[in-house]
Order: sequence, then structure tokens, then C-alpha cells
Amino acid sequence: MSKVIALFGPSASGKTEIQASLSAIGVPKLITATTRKPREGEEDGVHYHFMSHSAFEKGIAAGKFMEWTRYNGELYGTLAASIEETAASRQPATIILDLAGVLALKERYSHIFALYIGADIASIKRRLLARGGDSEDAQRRIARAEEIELGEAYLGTADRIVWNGDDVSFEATLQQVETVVKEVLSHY
Ligand SMILES: Nc1nc2c(ncn2[C@@H]2O[C@H](COP(=O)(O)OP(=O)(O)O)[C@@H](O)[C@H]2O)c(=O)[nH]1
Ligand SMILES: Nc1ncnc2c1ncn2[C@@H]1O[C@H](COP(=O)(O)OP(=O)(O)O)[C@@H](O)[C@H]1O
Repeated sequence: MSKVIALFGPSASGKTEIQASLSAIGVPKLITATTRKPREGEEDGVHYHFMSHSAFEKGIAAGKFMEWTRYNGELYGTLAASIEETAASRQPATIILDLAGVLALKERYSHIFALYIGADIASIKRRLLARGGDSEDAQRRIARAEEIELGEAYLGTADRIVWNGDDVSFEATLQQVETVVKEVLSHY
């Protein structure tokens, strides 16, 4: 079975950018599904499998999801087929999940390494507000980061923690992450 590195942590901690950088150096990403509307520049099948609420709910009823969660009023989930494809390919991959997803996958699929990507709340606020768009959405994400995603349940589940606040350059973070990935691939 191939290894899956789950990136989890607060909104705007850099998970998506890290996943894209790892993909560019040959560690592919597992695409999850969501009912959230695509943001500008996001493509179906590349950033997410974008689905309607009714298609997602039908998928749940048909047992197509290995796990799913509700975040910010939208559904997010991992299609069982994606995990099976990865397992069969014998190639490691990364996946972005929330805590519920990490726990669900750890229970069903033992080859999960939980890599927490953190950032301090000031960096999170700055990044979310800089992204523009819906400020209510940003406020909900900031509150969730403060109340939940920077909390003990998240940190305590991590197999490794990398902090990626504005005080560290993205390159330095990526170097740390690459070191962890190499370790994971050689030891687990
Ligand atoms: N459990 C679970 N969580 C997911 C999945 N896909 C994305 N997430 C989580 O859903 C949240 C929202 O994702 P998104 O709107 O892209 O937020 P952003 O990446 O923080 O801007 C993040 O905390 C992700 O970690 C999934 O398939 N399963
Ligand atoms: N070390 C860093 N310093 C400054 N900005 C960063 C750093 N790492 C990531 N960012 C920026 O933070 C924003 C959120 O990153 P993103 O990867 O979308 O986060 P997530 O997927 O965790 O929500 C992006 O605009 C990204 O360029």
C-alpha cells in the first residue's frame, strides 16, 4: 500500500501551496470533492472535484465517500475510488483534510502520515483578508482557526508539525516539509 501524507491545519496556513509545490517535484496530490463554488482560477478535477449538493449527497448515499465533512456550510469528502487508485499505484501522495478527515482515514487506512501545517493567527488574518472576496467567509475561517484548528485536538493528532507563519519564508517551510516527506517515504 502506498503512503498518504495528509496536510491539515488552519485555513491559510499554506497547505494548498505546499501541496502544489510537492506535486511539482513528483509527489502527486489526491483530489478531494467539494460542494464549495470554485474560486477564480480553480479548475474542476485539478483543485477539487467540484460537485453540486445533490450529486454529493447521492454519492454519500451510494457509499462512494470514504469520509466526508461539513465545513463552512459546504460538504468536503474523499472519494473511496481516489484512495483505492493511490493504494494501487504504489506511489505516495498528499491529501488536504480537516481533523475529522485525518481521523477517519487513519482508522480505515493505516498508511496515513498526519503533517500539521500551522500559522499564527495574525498571519492567518492577514492572508485571508488579502485574498479578498467574501469577508464574512474570512471571518468564519478566522474564528474557526482560533477556536478549533489551532487547538490541542488538531496539534495532538499530528505526526509532525511545521509552522509557516509570515515570519518564515515559504522556501524555508518547503525545505522543512521536503525533509519530512523524504523521512516519511523512507521510514514508514
Ligand atoms: N475531511 C475532509 N476535509 C477536507 C477535504 N477537502 C478539504 N477539506 C478541508 O476543508 C476545509 C476547507 O477547504 P477550502 O475551502 O479549500 O479551504 P482553504 O484551502 O482553507 O481555503 C479545509 O480545512 C480542508 O482541510 C476532504 O475531502 N475531507
Ligand atoms: N511563508 C509564507 N509567508 C507569506 N505568505 C505565505 C507563506 N506561505 C503561504 N503564504 C500565502 O498564504 C496564503 C494561503 O495559502 P494556501 O496555500 O492557500 O493556504 P491553505 O490551503 O492552508 O488555506 C497564500 O496566499 C499563500 O501564498
